[in-house]
Amino acid sequence: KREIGVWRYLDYLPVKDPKKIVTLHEGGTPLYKCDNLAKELGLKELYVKNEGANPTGSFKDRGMTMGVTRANELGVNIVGCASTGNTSASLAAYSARSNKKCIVLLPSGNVALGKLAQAMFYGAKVIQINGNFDDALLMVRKLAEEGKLYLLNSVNPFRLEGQKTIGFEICDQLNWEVPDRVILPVGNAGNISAIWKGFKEFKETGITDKLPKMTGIQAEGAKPIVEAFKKGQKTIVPEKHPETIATAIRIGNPVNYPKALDAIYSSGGLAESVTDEEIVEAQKLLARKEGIFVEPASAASIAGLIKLIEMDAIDRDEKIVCITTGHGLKDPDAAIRASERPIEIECDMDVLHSIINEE
Ligand SMILES: Cc1ncc(COP(=O)(O)O)c(/C=C/C(=O)C(=O)O)c1O
Repeated sequence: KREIGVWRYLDYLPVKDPKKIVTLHEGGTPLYKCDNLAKELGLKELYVKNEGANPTGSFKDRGMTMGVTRANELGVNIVGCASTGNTSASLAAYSARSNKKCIVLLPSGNVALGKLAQAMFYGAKVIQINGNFDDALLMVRKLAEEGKLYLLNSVNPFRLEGQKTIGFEICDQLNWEVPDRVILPVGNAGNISAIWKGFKEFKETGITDKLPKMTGIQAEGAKPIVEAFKKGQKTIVPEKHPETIATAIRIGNPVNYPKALDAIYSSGGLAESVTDEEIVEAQKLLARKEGIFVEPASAASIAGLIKLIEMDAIDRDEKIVCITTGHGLKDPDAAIRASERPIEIECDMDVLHSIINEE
């Protein structure tokens, strides 16, 4: 039996030459049973799948191990992407590992510190665009059409092939059971599409016998998919000026919206939005109840769960998996902004005793 991780599922992945696989041992992330949080929310069975535990700290590593392996098979030397941060961090790492040049386009002023540090430090050519993610994606797609680079945004189907292993792994870790509902944040909408594909493939090949309700959560200021869902539509109206502190999902024109809406409709799932305040509260609750530190966009899945319970939109007896998509260290500024300031004293034991005795 192969060790747990993306390549445990090699037989379900479109690899022509396994010798060309580029890996940082991604996947195999913890599926935590969260009984404290479940009790707090009045739920029977709640799990958190922490994708922040991947090599570069987000679920993107699953897509990149597959996508950069494909680039290897094609003999490509230059790869690129537009990114809100995590895609660029991951592509920079996997391209370094396979001696490829990497070009990343980032929306200047809206990329969390940890992600920018990663893209720079792994040696990518980092270009900041005076525009948003959607503008950057249009530009990098033009470079790909001109043959200047191999595009590894989630328009590239090999990215989704790698990310579908999140669905496989959840079943694997639940002893081949399928949760009633999977809740995750949605930005460009590749991940919700990929994970749905994974669950469908396991069912179609007889490994499992049911499918979860796919539930996508967006930020109040960047929710084109939620708006389409609430009108029962299959097309979206792009948000021209997406705004949220959850910069990872500050996306107004999600390229994968058709697949994402199909996943939500066909699974009998839901789409809901949450405010920045609800995201920060959920981010704190998860850290202080379960010891799991995630970046703001990731906490949208927990904030969405809380909101859906309050709306009586889900059954408290459901077996629920919330996917937290990126590590809290990615956005240290957001974490410090949301916390009480540290106490600062001189090296004086009396002062220290007076503080401790207050506790
Ligand atoms: C932490 C985190 N949580 C959720 C999402 C949304 O996933 P998709 O709905 O598949 O886009 C992202 C996406 C990030 C980028 O799109 C990028 O890095 O360019 C993320 O980094």
